[in-house]
Amino acid sequence: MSAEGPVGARAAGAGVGTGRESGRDPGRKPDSDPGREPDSDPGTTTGGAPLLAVERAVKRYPGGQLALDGVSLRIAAGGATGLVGESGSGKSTLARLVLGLLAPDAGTVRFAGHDPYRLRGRAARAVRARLQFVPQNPRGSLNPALRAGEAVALALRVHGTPRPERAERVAALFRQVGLEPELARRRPRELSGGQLQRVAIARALATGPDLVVCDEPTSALDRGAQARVVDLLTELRERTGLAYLFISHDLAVVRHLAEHVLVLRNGRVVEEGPAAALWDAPADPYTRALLAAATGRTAPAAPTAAPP
Ligand SMILES: Nc1ncnc2c1ncn2[C@@H]1O[C@H](COP(=O)(O)OP(=O)(O)OP(=O)(O)O)[C@@H](O)[C@H]1O
Repeated sequence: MSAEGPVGARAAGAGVGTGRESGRDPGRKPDSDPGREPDSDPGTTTGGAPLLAVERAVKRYPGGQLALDGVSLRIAAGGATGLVGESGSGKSTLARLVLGLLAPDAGTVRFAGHDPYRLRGRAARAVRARLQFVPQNPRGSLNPALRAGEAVALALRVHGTPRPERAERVAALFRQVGLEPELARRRPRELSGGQLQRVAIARALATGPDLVVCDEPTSALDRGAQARVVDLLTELRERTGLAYLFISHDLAVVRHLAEHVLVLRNGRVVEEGPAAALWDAPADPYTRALLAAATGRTAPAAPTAAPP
C-alpha cells in the first residue's frame, strides 16, 4: 500500500495521541502498568473476544475488482499476526478495512468491539488512539516541512497531551525507538530511511496503541536497516504488550515478527498457521513459491494424509 494513499493520509492524522484515553504509558510492560485492566477495559478484550476480529470480509472496488473474498482473521491482545501475499493479493485492502478507511461489502470488522469504519467524533478519536499504523514509506507519510519531533508532537497534541509535557514525551518516544532525541530537530530529508521509519514508529507509539498495523514497514529499507527495524518492533512488543498486524510480501521478515501467518492470494486465504510451521513445511504451492522467493530455497511439501 502506498504511504501516500488514504491510509497514510488518514492515519497520519488519526494515528496520534497521548495514550491518555487508555491511561497507559506505551513504554511500560503490561504487568507493570496500572492503567492496563484487561477485564475492565472494554477495548482490550470484550468478554474474551479478540482485540481484532475480521469475519468473512468481502471487498470489491468500483470497476469490479474483487480484492477480498471472504477473509477472516483474529488477533488477541498482545498477539502478532502476519499477512503475506504477492502484490495485488489484497493485503493493503485488508489493512484499510481494519483501519476503518474502507467498509467491507460483506462480513464484519471489529476492533475492541467497535466497527472502525462507523466510529465518529470522540469515540472515533479514543479508539483510533489504540489502533495505529506504520506505513511502508515513511518519507511519503511524514510532512517534509515538519521537523521529526514536530511530527510526533503533533500526534501528541491531537490526542490531548498538554503542551508543556510534549517535548519531554517526544524525547522519551525517540529514545524508545532508539533515536537520539537531538534528531527531533531534523527534517525528514535530513534523516536516513531507517531513522525515518523509527520516527514513524515513535509517532504510532505516541498514542499508547493496543494494535499497530504495519504495512511493509521494512520494504523500503536496505537489509541492515530492515533487520534493525524488525528487532525494534520485536522488542517494543515484548516491552509494551502491543499487538501487530504485520503485512509483507516477504515471508522471511514476517517469520521473525509474527506467531501466526495468513497467506493471501487473489483475495483469499490459501493457507494459515503458526509461522514456524509455514516456514518449515508450507502446504500450499503458493506459500512454497513465496518461501522460495524469500529464501532462494525450495521448501519440502508438507506431508499429505494419504497418497492418491
Ligand atoms: N482503489 C482501487 N480501485 C480499484 N482496484 C483497486 C484499488 N485498490 C486496489 N485495487 C485492486 O485490488 C486488488 C488488491 O489490491 P491491494 O492493494 O489490496 O493488494 P496488495 O496485496 O496490498 O498489493 P501491494 O503489495 O502491491 O501493495 C488489486 O488487484 C488492486 O489492483
